[in-house]
Amino acid sequence: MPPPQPVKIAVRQLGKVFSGGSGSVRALDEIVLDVHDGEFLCLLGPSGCGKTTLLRVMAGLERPSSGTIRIRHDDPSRPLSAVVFQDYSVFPWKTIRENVIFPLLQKGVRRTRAKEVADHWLAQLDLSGFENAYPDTVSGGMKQRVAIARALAVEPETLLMDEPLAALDAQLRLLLQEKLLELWQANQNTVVFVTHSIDEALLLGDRIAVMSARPGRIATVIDVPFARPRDPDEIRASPDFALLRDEIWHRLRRELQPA
Ligand SMILES: Nc1ncnc2c1ncn2[C@@H]1O[C@H](COP(=O)(O)OP(=O)(O)OP(=O)(O)O)[C@@H](O)[C@H]1O
Repeated sequence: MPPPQPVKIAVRQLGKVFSGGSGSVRALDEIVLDVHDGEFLCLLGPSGCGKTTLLRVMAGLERPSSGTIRIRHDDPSRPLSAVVFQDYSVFPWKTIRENVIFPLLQKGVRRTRAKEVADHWLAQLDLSGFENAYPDTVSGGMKQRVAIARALAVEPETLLMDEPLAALDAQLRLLLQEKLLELWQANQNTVVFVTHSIDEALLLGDRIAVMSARPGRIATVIDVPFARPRDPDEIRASPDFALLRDEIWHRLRRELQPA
């Protein structure tokens, strides 16, 4: 196994409590986690354990109630992070190309260059030919590919993905997993990827952080031993895949059972 890269995201004793009219919810408790440069880290855990909250804290969308989070920003010309959510967060009133161009213009890229960059990423996500279509006229899988193209086009130092494939049907999900694997292998961004799917985490991740039931803590971190570049069919058919899936499922099942 290669030596670990420097730490890109350092989370220390991080806690998050939501307070509201009907009381308070302790969503995260004493989270300690490192994400390394160029690593694909999957966050897996039972529903409501705080995966989205942790990702939102990493994205700067929520403030921790306690503890710290540090994300190293190496290149000020690149955004620190970009986020892809589950629900195809694209602008319905903009064409597919304009959706990808928009954050580039905000970043100060000139329109001609922004169009070139947008078309490059749309091609990478197999969306050539749909540049002028509006998101609501294409499938859910295509909308999500637009959201991914838009996030990658700004070349973020870290890509934060919150169950980006969860709303897709099973076959589309497999295809888009393979696309993500291919893109990540070509670009090697630092990625934090929230998923409910053990198979998805094993196929895509370098490591899997399994969270405990609420309040979410990191219960265990599993190294995924498959070499890269990965062939999805080979990985899914390997005995190690079945063994690891079993191991992770047993870990998760313990978290799902009431104490
Ligand atoms: N803005 C908020 N206000 C109050 N409670 C919240 C808020 N956001 C999340 N929570 C609560 O915090 C806990 C963790 O939620 P979170 O969405 O992070 O979990 P999750 O692991 O991503 O869940 P799922 O897998 O179902 O998407 C839940 O009990 C949720 O109801």
